[in-house]
Amino acid sequence: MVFNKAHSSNSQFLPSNSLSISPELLMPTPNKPNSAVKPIRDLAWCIAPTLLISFKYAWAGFHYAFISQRNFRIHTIIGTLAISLGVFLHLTMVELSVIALTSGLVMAMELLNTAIESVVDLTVKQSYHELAKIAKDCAAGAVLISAIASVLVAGVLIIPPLWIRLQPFVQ
Ligand SMILES: Nc1ncnc2c1ncn2[C@@H]1O[C@H](COP(=O)(O)OP(=O)(O)OP(=O)(O)O)[C@@H](O)[C@H]1O
Repeated sequence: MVFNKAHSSNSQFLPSNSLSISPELLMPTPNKPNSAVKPIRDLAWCIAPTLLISFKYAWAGFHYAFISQRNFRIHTIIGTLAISLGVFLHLTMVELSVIALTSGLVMAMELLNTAIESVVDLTVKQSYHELAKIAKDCAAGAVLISAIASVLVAGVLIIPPLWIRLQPFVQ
């Protein structure tokens, strides 16, 4: 029997050439765990039981990054300033949304960078490893790229109206 890919939410975990697998094989049962689909993360030390507790853990991550990562504090302050300046300059909703999106992207990248650094440190401890270096350097590179893009976007949207506002003071 050919199984229709569109009928299974689990099909995203399968390679494209596996459309002829019967649906029974995709359904994990207690006696026959499916290696592709794991309903229970049995390696997790703790799983948030409710949405509210998930938010609590997410906030704890944000709080940890804010108090421990200087770069994260800088990105948060610059993002807040850019949005405030945009509101002050009466930018359009779309322009403000773009600034908010790019600022949020940088902060999210910084959080991921912190997460990757922690996992690398957990894995290799204080020993040197070339793969640890690659992981940390690439994570830092992702933050840098998003920060450059964010500065360009904010500059393009904020500098022209800011320049017009400053004209009376510079003449
Ligand atoms: N275990 C390791 N093995 C090899 N190189 C490492 C290792 N730990 C750190 N490094 C190198 O040192 C650099 C700095 O590491 P660190 O953990 O301080 O990250 P960071 O980029 O300074 O963090 P932040 O984003 O907080 O500024 C890494 O980018 C990497 O090149």
